[in-house]
Parts: sequence; structure tokens; C-alpha cells
Amino acid sequence: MPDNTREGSSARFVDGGIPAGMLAAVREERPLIHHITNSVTINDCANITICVGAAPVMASAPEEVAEMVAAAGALVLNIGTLSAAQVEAMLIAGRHANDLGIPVVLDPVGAGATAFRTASTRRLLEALDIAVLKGNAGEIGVLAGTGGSVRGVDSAGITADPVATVRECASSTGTVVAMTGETDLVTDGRGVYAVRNGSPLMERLSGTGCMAASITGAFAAVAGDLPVSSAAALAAFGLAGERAEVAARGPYSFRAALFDELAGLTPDDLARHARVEVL
Ligand SMILES: Nc1ncnc2c1ncn2[C@@H]1O[C@H](COP(=O)(O)OP(=O)(O)O)[C@@H](O)[C@H]1O
Ligand SMILES: Cc1ncsc1CCOP(=O)(O)O
Ligand SMILES: [Mg+2]
Repeated sequence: MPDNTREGSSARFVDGGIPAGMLAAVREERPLIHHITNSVTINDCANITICVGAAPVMASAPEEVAEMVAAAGALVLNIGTLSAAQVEAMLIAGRHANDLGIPVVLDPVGAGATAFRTASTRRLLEALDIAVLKGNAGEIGVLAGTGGSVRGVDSAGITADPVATVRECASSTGTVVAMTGETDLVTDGRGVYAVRNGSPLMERLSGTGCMAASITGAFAAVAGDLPVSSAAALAAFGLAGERAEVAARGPYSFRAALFDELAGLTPDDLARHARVEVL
């Protein structure tokens, strides 16, 4: 971890200027984020990518994924509605991204719920250099091997301590791991960032995990430090969630407000209100 912290009363916090600068860079550079993703939340991922300031493209035909990823700032792989053919396309795109130095974000949706999802995730982790593995607690607990349960696409809990779980997952996979939940934990296996922004309404919508991966990809496209960029991405999304909650009458008006609030979020808002603690 870089020395980008300042002392707080009981903990140390990331300097607000770092995540703020990353949001400004996303808006200035407008990186293309190539997604190979699920058919449930594909439109939400496209639109949240635009709201954060980047440009989405969804392309999964094996005939074109290598060409498409060559133009991208990041590749987001999401196994939410995987098939054997789609995993092959992910491998083609991922290998080409690795050759070109383009960061690859993997969202192991439902890993642990079925053997096929778990095996496909492990195959992608072994074959590719994954920059950031972003999953819910159950998914990360399963992949860490420390114990986790997943029902469908939802976390049903973990056995071990959350910090130990995320650290073990990062160490054993050799990736930066972002484990989402009420508090998001991000680590490269050493220091751990705890991101405390967010709203409980984010759990009541399908797609917030997928959208978190899209935003993580957008930040990874403009930043060299993946633990910091991932924590900043989750803080920005969580902050949009906090603001969306204020006027929401329920999950669906919250959903509309979530897009609006992220689109309206300024680097200064992020600098002032990101709650990112170094554990
Ligand atoms: N109870 C909560 N309070 C605040 N933020 C939350 C809460 N639950 C989830 N989130 C946020 O919602 C997003 C999706 O997280 P999660 O529900 O863990 O993912 P998934 O949809 O993959 O299961 C993350 O950005 C996370 O920070
Ligand atoms: C419901 C569902 N089924 C397969 S993919 C998917 C969407 C999962 O979205 P998220 O993990 O972001 O809630
Ligand atoms: Mg969800």
C-alpha cells in the first residue's frame, strides 16, 4: 500500500484527494469499459458506466472480443449468466487484455452456488492475470477456501473473520480483492481498506454488485494503484447510494436516483464524504 493516509482519531483514512482525482480522471479520459456480462443486469452496467463518466461496450462474440478489448481501458468479466461458450470468450478477451496490459476485473457472480460457477471462476483466475476480483462476502469466502455460502447470486454468509477472509483470498489468488457488503473490504493481501459508504437499499436491488464491478473497472482504467482505485470506486458508488436513499420511496425510485446521484457526484463530494479507513 502506498503511504497515502493521514491520522484519524482512532484509525487512519485515505487522503480525500486521491479518490477525488481518480473520479476527475475517469470523466476526463472517458475510458472504454469492455464488458462480457450477464443478461440480467447488462443494461444497468452500461448506464452506470456512463453515469460514472466512462463509456461502456458489451461484446461477447469470440470472433470480436480480442479486437474490442484492444480499444478498452478495462475489461469486466461477469459470470452471472455464464455458459461454456461465454467462458471461452472471456478467456480470449482476458488473454488479449493481459498481453496489452489492460486491467481485468472479475465478478464471480454466484461462485459457490453451483460447481460450474466455482470451477469457471477458478479457471479464469488461473488462466488470466486478474487485476481485481470483486465479489460479495459469500463468493469471496468460497474462493478464499475459508468458508462461505452463496444462495443463487446472494451471499449467505462467511465462516471466518471478514478481514482474514479477504486477505486470504487475495494471497491465494494473487489478485486485489474487493469484498462487498455493508462495509466493503479491499486488499492486495497486505493492508486492508474498509469502505463505509453505502445504503441498505443497495441490497434490495438486483445489479448493484454488477454495477460496482463496472465502476471498479472504470477507476482501474485510469489508475495505477488498484487497491486505492477499487476503494475509491466503491466509495463513489456507496456515496451515490447514500444520496439516492434520501428521496427514495422504495427500491425502484432508489434505482433511478442511484444513477442520477452518481452522474451528479463531483470529485469534491468524493473528497469530502468518502469514508475509507485503513485497517
Ligand atoms: N447493507 C449495506 N449497506 C451499505 N451498502 C451496501 C449494503 N449492502 C450492499 N451494499 C453495497 O451494494 C453494492 C453491492 O454489494 P453486495 O450486495 O454485497 O453485492 P452483490 O449484489 O454482488 O451480492 C456494494 O457497492 C456494497 O457496498
Ligand atoms: C439475479 C441474477 N441472476 C443471474 S445474474 C443476476 C444478477 C446479479 O446481480 P448482483 O449480483 O449485482 O445483485
Ligand atoms: Mg445483489
